[in-house]
Amino acid sequence: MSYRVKEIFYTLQGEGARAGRAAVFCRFAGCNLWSGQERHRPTAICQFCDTDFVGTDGPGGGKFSTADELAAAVETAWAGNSTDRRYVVCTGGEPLLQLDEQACAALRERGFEIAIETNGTIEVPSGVDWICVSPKDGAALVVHSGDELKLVFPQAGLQPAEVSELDFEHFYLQPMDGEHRAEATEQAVAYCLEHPSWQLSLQTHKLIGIP
Ligand SMILES: C[S@@+](CC[C@H](N)C(=O)[O-])C[C@H]1O[C@@H](n2cnc3c(N)ncnc32)[C@H](O)[C@@H]1O
Ligand SMILES: Nc1nc2[nH]cc(C(=O)O)c2c(=O)[nH]1
Ligand code: SF4
Ligand SMILES: [Mg+2]
Repeated sequence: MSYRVKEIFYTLQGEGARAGRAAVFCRFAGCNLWSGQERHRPTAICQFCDTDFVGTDGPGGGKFSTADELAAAVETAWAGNSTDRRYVVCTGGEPLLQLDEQACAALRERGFEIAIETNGTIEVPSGVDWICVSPKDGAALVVHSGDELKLVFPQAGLQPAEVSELDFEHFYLQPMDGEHRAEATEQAVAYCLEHPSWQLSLQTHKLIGIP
């Protein structure tokens, strides 16, 4: 298996239960819910995406012909001490179009704990330590369990109650960024106040201006 990666960078996880933790982000190219091209956004299944995941031209990005080459590139981006808890967040685009058992094994061999950010439409291979599922209105969910469920809110056709009984440790509402972020944030706060099993996830990296 070869891998197409948009960018690989070292930063703090900005979202969810592990916000604040140092991590290498490995952003895989491509998604099954949007082409990534602006002209296709109005007809895409997922229309609110905040990310450029097209191509392999970002910092640290490229085409890696083996799992070990991919893991080596992730290791190169790790800027913490080698004795520290190494952590990689596999995201995209949709990482599960490409992340397989071999890639997980190669990352683990280099000492990485592995997290994924996924839209939940593709099965998760074994070897992933932390599963964050972010369901999308109109996209059938196949991943019904994991560590955190992070719902971008509001989504007209997908209410929190429709996913609140799934088998996750943490339930987060993340205000939809874009034109209406302020209203989305107000609504998310109100929902969490009324439904304490849900917690607020802010995109803290955007608030402080880091990647
Ligand atoms: C760019 S996605 C990549 C991973 C995967 N495709 C997914 O959707 O979970 C990373 C995270 O950003 C969230 N996200 C994308 N666009 C957003 C937006 N406009 N506002 C808030 N969160 C957003 C996604 O729901 C997901 O939790
Ligand atoms: N700092 C930071 N945290 C993140 N958490 C999830 C992200 C993503 O795009 O998947 C992301 C990201 O792009 N940057
Ligand atoms: S599923 Fe994830 S990567 Fe794909 S378009 Fe939606 S938010 Fe972006
Ligand atoms: Mg992001």
